[in-house]
Amino acid sequence: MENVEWLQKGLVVLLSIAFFWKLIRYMWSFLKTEKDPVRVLVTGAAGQIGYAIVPMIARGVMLGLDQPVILHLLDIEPAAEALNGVKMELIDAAFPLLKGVVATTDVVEACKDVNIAIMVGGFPRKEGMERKDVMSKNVSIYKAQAAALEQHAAADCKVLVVANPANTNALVLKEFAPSIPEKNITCLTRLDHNRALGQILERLNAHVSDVKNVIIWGNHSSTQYPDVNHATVTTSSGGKLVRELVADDNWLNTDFIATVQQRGAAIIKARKLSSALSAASAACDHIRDWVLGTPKGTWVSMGVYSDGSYGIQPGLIYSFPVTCEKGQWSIVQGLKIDEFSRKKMDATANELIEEKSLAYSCLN
Ligand SMILES: NC(=O)C1=CN([C@@H]2O[C@H](COP(=O)(O)OP(=O)(O)OC[C@H]3O[C@@H](n4cnc5c(N)ncnc54)[C@H](O)[C@@H]3O)[C@@H](O)[C@H]2O)C=CC1
Ligand SMILES: O=C([O-])CC(=O)C(=O)O
Repeated sequence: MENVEWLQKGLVVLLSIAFFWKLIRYMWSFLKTEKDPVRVLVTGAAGQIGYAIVPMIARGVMLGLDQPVILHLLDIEPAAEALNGVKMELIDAAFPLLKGVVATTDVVEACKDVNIAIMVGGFPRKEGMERKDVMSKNVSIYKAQAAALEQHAAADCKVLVVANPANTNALVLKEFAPSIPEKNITCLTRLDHNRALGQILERLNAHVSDVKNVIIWGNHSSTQYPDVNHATVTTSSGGKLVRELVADDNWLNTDFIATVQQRGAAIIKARKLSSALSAASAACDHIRDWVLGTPKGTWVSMGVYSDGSYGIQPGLIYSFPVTCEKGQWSIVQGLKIDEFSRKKMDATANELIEEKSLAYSCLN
């Protein structure tokens, strides 16, 4: 009998401790003024995009002006000294939101507990090369880094693959990190989306805040399909379709598409280096919208795991129009697809199917 009473008393004490502990934590969450830092991994951090993106992240461009960050920077041994130089500059910039920098050539140390992984590291395309020319070098990198992320990153880590061939690198990463949910692995086509917006803005002399809902379908390659059929412009007399305002179907169906598809190559030709500034900015846009949400009525383009929407083979990483809410993306459904679009969407899907088998042959 006495034993039962002692047990009851012990249980009451334990429950009271648990209750007060929860209460203190709850009150603390209101009292503390600063959020916990988010750990952001940037691979290839000593490279061009790395150098452009780390100050953006440290300034709050990616996660917001109230979100402290700890940067994890990874590069390979030959770039170790340059990587250390980037770390020194980050310290010298005294960014208020930057709570720490881990600069390393050890992939395990780099991936430890990261919440967001921006995978930029890889072998870049040079002038005259197609993105698939860099395939074999990059798929083996992504196979190895998948394992490190799977074992050491935070369980809910969101992954953005930037390095080319971006869709197929993301697919390789997904295949070799089976415990990371497929919804958490994406690739960057936001740069192409922003390029399409840029072309429309130039043509209409409009402001970026007035044009929305262009779409990039498919591969981040010269077969991608930039689609303006659902895009609108806010004018003084209400919302209008981009196609109506441009009033030049020939331009929209030919030069516009080719310019967006070939923009990466044009920048490489001009700079002799890839489009680091705009890629870094687009990667920040991609993560910001994924984490913080897309504005109501607006979608963006993201390379995501196909669930068969719009007749695209399930299991490819394909760029779709998506909306984001509470850290989750969803493919925009029900858009009308005309015959012209259908052909282009299938052509870029077919290239991804070919890339997938090429990637697997490189891995054997
Ligand atoms: N998806 C997109 O919209 C875009 C993709 N890209 C791609 O992004 C990638 C990076 O471009 P850049 O920064 O201009 O190239 P970069 O050559 O300046 O930098 C690449 C960095 O990756 C490092 N690296 C190589 N192997 C690595 C490994 N195993 N682990 C970690 N780091 C490694 C290199 O040492 C180098 O510092 C390229 O693949 C490029 O084609 C570039 C622009 C746009
Ligand atoms: O073309 C490249 O290699 C770089 C790239 O992906 C782009 O600028 O879109």
